[in-house]
Amino acid sequence: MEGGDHLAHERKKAQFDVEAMKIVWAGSRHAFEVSDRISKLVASDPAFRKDNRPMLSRKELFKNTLRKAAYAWKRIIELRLSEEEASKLRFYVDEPAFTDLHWGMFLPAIKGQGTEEQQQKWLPLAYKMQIIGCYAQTELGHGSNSSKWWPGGLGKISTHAVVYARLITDGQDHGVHGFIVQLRSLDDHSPLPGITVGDIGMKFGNGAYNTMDNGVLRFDHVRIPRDQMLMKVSQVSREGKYSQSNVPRQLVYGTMVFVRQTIVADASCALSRAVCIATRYSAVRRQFGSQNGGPETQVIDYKTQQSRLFPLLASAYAFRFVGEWLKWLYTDVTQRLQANDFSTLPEAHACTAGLKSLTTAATADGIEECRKLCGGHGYLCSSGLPELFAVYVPACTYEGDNTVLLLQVARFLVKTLSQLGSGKQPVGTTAYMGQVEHLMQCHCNVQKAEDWLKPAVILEAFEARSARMSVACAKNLSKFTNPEEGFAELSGDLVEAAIAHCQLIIVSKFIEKLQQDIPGKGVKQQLGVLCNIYALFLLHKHQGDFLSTGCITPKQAYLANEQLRALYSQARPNAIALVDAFNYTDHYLGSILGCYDGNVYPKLYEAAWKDPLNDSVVPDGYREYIWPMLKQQLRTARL
Ligand SMILES: CCCCC/C=C\C/C=C\C/C=C\CCCCC(=O)SCCNC(=O)CCNC(=O)[C@H](O)C(C)(C)COP(=O)(O)OP(=O)(O)OC[C@H]1O[C@@H](n2cnc3c(N)ncnc32)[C@H](O)[C@@H]1OP(=O)(O)O
Ligand SMILES: Cc1cc2nc3c(=O)[nH]c(=O)nc-3n(C[C@H](O)[C@H](O)[C@H](O)COP(=O)(O)OP(=O)(O)OC[C@H]3O[C@@H](n4cnc5c(N)ncnc54)[C@H](O)[C@@H]3O)c2cc1C
Repeated sequence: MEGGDHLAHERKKAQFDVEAMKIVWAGSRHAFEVSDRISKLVASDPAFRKDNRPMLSRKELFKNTLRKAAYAWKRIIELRLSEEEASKLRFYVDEPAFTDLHWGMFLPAIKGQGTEEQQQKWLPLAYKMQIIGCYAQTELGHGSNSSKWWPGGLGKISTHAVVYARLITDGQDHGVHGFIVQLRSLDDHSPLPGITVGDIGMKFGNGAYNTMDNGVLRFDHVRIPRDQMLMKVSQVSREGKYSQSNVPRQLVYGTMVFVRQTIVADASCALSRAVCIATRYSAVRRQFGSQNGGPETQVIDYKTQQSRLFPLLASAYAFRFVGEWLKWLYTDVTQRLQANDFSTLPEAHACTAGLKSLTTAATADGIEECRKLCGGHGYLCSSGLPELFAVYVPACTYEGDNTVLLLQVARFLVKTLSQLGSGKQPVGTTAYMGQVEHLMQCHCNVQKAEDWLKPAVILEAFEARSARMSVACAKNLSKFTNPEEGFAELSGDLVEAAIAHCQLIIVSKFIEKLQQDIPGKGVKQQLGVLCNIYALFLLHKHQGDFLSTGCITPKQAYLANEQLRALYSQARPNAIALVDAFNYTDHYLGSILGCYDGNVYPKLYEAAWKDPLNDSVVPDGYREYIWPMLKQQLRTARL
């Protein structure tokens, strides 16, 4: 079958208004329109071609990225794009580059930690890209005194960096502070005296994150002017006297709160992209199961395929909505900080750290699962999945190793519980801890499978599980005379309690989303199905937690699984429309298996012939290596 829409019959099955769902996914009609227009602009411009990336050498790849970044900047200026549109354009170009760190970390660090004066000096230069900056925190070894190692954009391009280093005045160590440091000449790009800088080498995967110049940096007696220390949180006077503003020291780490929030939003993009590919291909692919000479079964109709794919589809939507909420939380905490209200900073830190950890881990695993869901073809670069995985997987490490971040959440939970005794009522995402006595002894009253569709039932089960796991940790911790020793010894349990708490946040934010007015025929109903799939899939996967804490009975766990199977059947006719609602162009998807028209096989066949190995019928090296071997075998056979 050539041409046409091979998925048209699937699209006809949809029981909801896909156009309305596109608006829900984008967040608003305005966001949808910007996204739609900019993604098409990028897709239609041959300068943004990306299908050749896996074939390029590192040097070619890197130069190509510089070309695209410069061209993107030219288009941003020519078209007078707003900040929102420009950031969408970089997103749809879909190639990690030094600009991610310039716009995503360097600028926010100056905005968050620089004084008014410092912002006035540096921000205009950075906004016009007259300087290019990166964010240099991580070290090669431990401490903050060896070599910086890893910062993106540092290796070859950045002219400046926000460097985190210890501040020592009059022999006294004041801890880690941020400094703006010029690294390279603005005339010929050579490193300034005393500065050694370079790329740290090839990373995982062809193409993938190798478009980024992650770098190493060393200083040898480098002097920077005093006013290049970021001085919003603490200051050093002309006389060398150190002082601190009346704000928490933790604000030094404010950029991380901002970036972790954007990483959660990004997780829903990466996961939805993989899910879109795997869902479309699962509807195209037929394998076995035919009876009486009829067509073979579409693999999406196998229950096992559904039980692997649909929870990922539901997770993509869940991460989208929790990301939206996290953006609100970040905006709220920022406004409060401006009014000198620091009360919600610990919660914002715990939420961004924990949700970054959970969503990136699930997304990295989910992309790999999508590759397997596509069978052998998923392993081809033209499926788009190997590169997506290789680009995405470091998200589990950068901006804080996921386990280290969960330990930060666990500390916050233990602290919240310990403050209950002094009468401090928890608020926000820990408000449920205020009912800890009820949650420690409540019984789930599910009697039939459909009872699991009630939001209040789901919420109470997740709250009880999280509260009981945190309380068990707190009780065990109290047995140690040295709290830090206890924390280290129990860190495995603490991480599990933190996961339970963060899963509760995602489930509860999905449920809250459904309480809003959502226009469009059948849209809310489909989101309800996805919300229940997400919650019951987690409950099924972690049933050990729910059972061992006595939150549910084995019979109720069985009923949850029964309900989950029924939900998969409800999602099935809507699956293609639910991934169409992401509104991804074929360019952005970068996948033959996921192409909109589902015309997979002719495209795969055609793409194979474009591989450089197929430039000639007889490969280079045949005369040199293969021909002599064949002749040798001939002689041996004759003997
Ligand atoms: C491919 C495209 C991707 C697109 C993504 C989308 C956009 C993003 C844009 C760009 C991103 C692109 C690429 C990725 C770049 C990645 C950049 C980096 O990786 S930068 C390096 C990040 N490093 C880390 O995250 C290190 C992790 N470690 C920590 O976070 C540690 O907590 C610490 C900050 C290093 C501090 O450790 P320390 O031991 O000194 O202190 P703690 O005991 O941990 O904490 C003390 C105290 O402070 C509180 N706290 C900690 N962090 C924060 C924070 N961020 N905000 C607020 N508060 C914080 C902590 O809770 C403790 O409080 P208390 O218990 O009350 O004393
Ligand atoms: C692609 C990529 C881009 C990056 N970009 C930047 C950048 O732009 N700027 C920048 O400054 N950095 C950047 N980084 C560095 C990144 O932030 C760090 O790699 C990350 O914070 C983890 O730190 P680490 O590498 O020192 O790991 P480690 O801390 O050495 O972790 C190693 C292992 O030890 C465990 N571990 C560590 N500490 C504890 C603990 N306290 N308790 C229990 N277990 C622990 C971890 O879970 C992990 O399993 C980047 C990294 C990558 C991979």
